[in-house]
Amino acid sequence: MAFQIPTDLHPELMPVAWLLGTWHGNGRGDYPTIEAFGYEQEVAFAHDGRPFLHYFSRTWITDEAGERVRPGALETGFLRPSEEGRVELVLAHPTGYAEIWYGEVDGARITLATDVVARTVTAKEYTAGQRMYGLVEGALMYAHDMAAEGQPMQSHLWGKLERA
Ligand code: HEM
Repeated sequence: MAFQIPTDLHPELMPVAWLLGTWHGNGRGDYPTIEAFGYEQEVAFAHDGRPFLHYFSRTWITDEAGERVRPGALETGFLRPSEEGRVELVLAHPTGYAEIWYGEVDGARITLATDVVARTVTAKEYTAGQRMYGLVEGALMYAHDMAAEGQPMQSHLWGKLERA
């Protein structure tokens, strides 16, 4: 069934309404300090009538055949449209990070960068991130760059999700 904008959606969420719903797909990841890997991902963007989206992403590391090997990264948070074309994002990770992001919405494309990354004493040295999300022919495509473990900002993840 085609995606329909919920009738009780807060007007401030209109620019990001295209994210709403559950998405499923696959991605690839890499970084200079680790082995490249593939993963399966499920993402949900939900609303309750108030002017924020609840975001939840879960992943599974996959083998060459695309079969799940083990649970991978999880993250959850809140996407908060602010003034015209701007968004704020608050994210938390089980790997010991809490982040504040700011970004811009340009049609069916969102670009975001971290303003603050806080980490627990035992977390790996991840210091900054950049993300781009875009709706391309009905698919949610994204790329995620990071600066971590002494490396400059560069690609860690890229994925493609279809409406579930
Ligand atoms: C789709 C989501 C993600 C997947 C599937 C994923 C997967 C991986 C994998 C497989 C590794 C190699 C080490 C390991 O097995 O744990 C890794 C390392 C790492 N990831 Fe991710 N990751 C994801 C998202 C993130 C996010 C959102 C962050 C930052 C908040 C992040 C930060 C890191 C860091 C700092 C390392 C360590 C690099 C090193 O040890 O040199 N990852 N990731």
